Amino acid sequence: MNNDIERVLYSKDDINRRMDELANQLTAEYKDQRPLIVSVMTGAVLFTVDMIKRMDIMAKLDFIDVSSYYGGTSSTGKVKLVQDLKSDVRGRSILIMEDIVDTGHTLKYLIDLLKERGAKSVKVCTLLDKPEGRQVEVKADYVGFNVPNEFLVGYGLDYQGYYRNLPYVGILKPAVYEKD
Ligand SMILES: O=P(O)(O)OC[C@H]1O[C@H](OP(=O)(O)OP(=O)(O)O)[C@H](O)[C@@H]1O
Ligand code: HPA
Repeated sequence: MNNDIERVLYSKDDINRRMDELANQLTAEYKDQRPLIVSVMTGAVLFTVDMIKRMDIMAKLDFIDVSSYYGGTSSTGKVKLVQDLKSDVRGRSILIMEDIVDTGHTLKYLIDLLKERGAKSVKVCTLLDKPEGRQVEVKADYVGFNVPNEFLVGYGLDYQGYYRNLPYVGILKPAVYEKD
């Protein structure tokens, strides 16, 4: 295990098992809808790639890059659109793929944006949900795991750009960010 990790919350096997279950649910829901899957860069890319391979549906994939943490462990609350989608979302069923919903600022920004642009429906699948972190009211439709109010890394989640490639989700030792 990486030395900066205090405790592993979800192992690679835990994540794989939960993704099998979620993908079955999503396959049933989206069988006849040809959704546009919107993956939120950068954190959700690992989860998205592993999920779509498990989903037996016709779907398109696009990416949007938004950022609000700018290197620290707390949200600025200001969501910046770094790179937009290539697709027109008007009239489409959208499935947002996220790695984590924490304060909710990112998700609220995205849902509002996609609805404003005329999406037919917007639903959300997130690997992790941190309900105690919430600052704005927003809900994910499909949740892998509810997590405690700790700063997590791994499986896409980062601290200052690092740890995304850990194959598990773990709690980052506070000593790592307290010194910054
Ligand atoms: O609910 P919130 O408090 O808004 O946090 C959730 C968002 O924060 C992280 O993204 P970040 O802005 O760090 O960008 P990244 O995906 O490139 O790491 C994460 O990937 C989510 O998109
Ligand atoms: O706990 C977290 N870890 C990494 N990135 C995050 N973005 C929101 N919450 C988190």
